[in-house]
Amino acid sequence: MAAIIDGRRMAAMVTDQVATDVARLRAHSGTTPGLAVVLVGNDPASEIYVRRKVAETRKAGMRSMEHRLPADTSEETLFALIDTLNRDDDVHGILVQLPLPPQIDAGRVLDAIAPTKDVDGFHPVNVGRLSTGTGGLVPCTPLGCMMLLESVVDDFRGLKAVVIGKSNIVGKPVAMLLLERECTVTVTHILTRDLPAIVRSADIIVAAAGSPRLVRGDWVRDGAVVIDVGITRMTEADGVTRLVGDVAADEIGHARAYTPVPGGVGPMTIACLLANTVRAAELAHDRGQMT
Ligand SMILES: Nc1nc2c(c(=O)[nH]1)N[C@@H](CN(C=O)c1ccc(C(=O)N[C@@H](CCC(=O)O)C(=O)O)cc1)CN2
Ligand SMILES: [Mg+2]
Repeated sequence: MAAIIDGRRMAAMVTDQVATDVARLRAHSGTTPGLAVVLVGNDPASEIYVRRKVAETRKAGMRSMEHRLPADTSEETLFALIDTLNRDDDVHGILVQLPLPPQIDAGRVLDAIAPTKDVDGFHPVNVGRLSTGTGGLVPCTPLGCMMLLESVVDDFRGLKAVVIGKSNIVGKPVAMLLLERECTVTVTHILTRDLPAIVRSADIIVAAAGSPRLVRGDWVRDGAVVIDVGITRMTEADGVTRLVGDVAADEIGHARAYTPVPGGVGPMTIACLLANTVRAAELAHDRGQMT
């Protein structure tokens, strides 16, 4: 039977470590890491994620500043807020919850966040750093995927990894991280020809296409490790709403290990956000010591 990789347990371990790091940073520098979370509009899922981010940030001993703006906020208003947060020394991390309302160009907004405070790792400077392997802040979900993989894979060198999905948030950065670990990486997407055959060649599968139950049992080779990033909310025939991943988990008993949905990658996203925030604060402190 395939082992289940428990994302909730791993996220709790990461969060505990963050709390320890926060206490140490405060003891030796007097700095309390601060995270500013910006929510524009009232998307119900975003409301839930932001509430959890604020609660977990505080639980780990960090400061959380919440900025809620109405759905009809202009780009100018949002830019002005980001400028203020960029200049505020008590703010070490800035996160703008996605998706943004249609009148706002998300790319321009993410570009406006200071790269040193970009705890989502979405700024082009951090994307460039990731692709050149030169540090920077790494996007939370891909970072979480790697931690989950590391719990079952000892040596990544030469393994074949197939990523399904080419988003800037998950597909592309997770491919870069796997490449950095010397995997042979193939990035595919929903229009890739012969997708099942390509996936069948993989030692590691990262499914991030947002397409429920796309990856079937016969796409997965014996002993593969499967990371399921997809979360789609589906109302089934019995009227009950369930979260469904990109992988038909009931068909992959022959895999070596897989992440469940829910309880796999999702919880790691927030844990890694906390880890990035304390890291941003440590780096800010170190820069202050150098000047
Ligand atoms: N600025 C950002 N916006 C968004 C990100 C992000 O990383 N940065 N990611 C997603 C949403 N997200 C965090 O923001 C997120 C998604 C899912 C989970 C999670 O824990 N999922 C649970 C299921 C929760 C449920 O019941 O709905 C799981 O998979 O077990 C956490 C955070 C888009 N926006
Ligand atoms: Mg200060």
